[in-house]
Amino acid sequence: MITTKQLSFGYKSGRPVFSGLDLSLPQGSVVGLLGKNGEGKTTLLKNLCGQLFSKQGEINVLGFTPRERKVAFLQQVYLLPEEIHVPQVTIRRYFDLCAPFYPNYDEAIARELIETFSLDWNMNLGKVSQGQKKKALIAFALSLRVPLLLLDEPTNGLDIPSKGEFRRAVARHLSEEQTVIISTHQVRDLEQLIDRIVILERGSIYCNESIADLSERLYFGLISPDEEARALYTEPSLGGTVGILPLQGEAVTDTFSMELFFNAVVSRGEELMHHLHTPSETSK
Ligand SMILES: Nc1ncnc2c1ncn2[C@@H]1O[C@H](COP(=O)(O)OP(=O)(O)OP(=O)(O)O)[C@@H](O)[C@H]1O
Repeated sequence: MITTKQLSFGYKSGRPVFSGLDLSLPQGSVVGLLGKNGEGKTTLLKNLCGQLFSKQGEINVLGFTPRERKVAFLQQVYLLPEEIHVPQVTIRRYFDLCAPFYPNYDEAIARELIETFSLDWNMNLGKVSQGQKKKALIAFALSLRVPLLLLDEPTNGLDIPSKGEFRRAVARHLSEEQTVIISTHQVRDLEQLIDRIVILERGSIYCNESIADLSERLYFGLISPDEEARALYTEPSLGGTVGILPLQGEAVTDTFSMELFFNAVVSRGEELMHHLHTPSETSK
């Protein structure tokens, strides 16, 4: 559904952001795209929807080459940018102008979300707060029901109740065929939503794992002193040492922590990846 092969991209003024990036994502997943500042998350999202492109490497998204920007492709993809620039029109006018381009747009979902987010159709998009703008565009994005939704830091600027509403809205309105890629630093906001984690590091895909696989192979949480020696990663916390242990035949409980996993990848990535990519005793 999404594949990139040996994709390279750099802005004219700088060093390459990616070189030889290979990525493969299945349809129907909710992907958390993580990476340190400046690793290229936004740049990747823009390459996937054809807003940026390079001639080096291949990208296939929904059977299309994004840089050709065919109408049939653009109707199936929506990118919610981190920084939103909108015209000085009412929310109603914005939806009426833009929604007809997307064949699966659902007005009932739009109405429900505008109400959920405590917005009013008559509000002027140019004059509402950043958070309200974001909520209006989240409502727009979810009501389009496009096969591929790209959300760049969607919870930035949302207040705490709105973050909860956002999670519930995504869970409620996403169909099984839709794929969502969410770029974020707000790992706790999205933990219960994602089923796959992709980490960008030094211009390539460092990790592309399903949460189900990670939960089967790793325990996340408090680590007792006698477990520390076999831990793949530990860090201090107020409640004691937390970390990641390999699971070896123990009953699987869903303890996955995106924050611990990301911290572990950043500081002890080689060891963790080695463990994940070495067949376990039981599967040998
Ligand atoms: N328009 C641009 N022109 C030149 N360089 C750019 C441009 N946009 C981004 N970059 C550079 O490309 C690299 C990747 O930027 P990008 O915004 O994709 O990273 P990011 O992972 O989304 O970062 P953040 O987490 O801070 O939002 C950075 O080094 C950035 O400085």
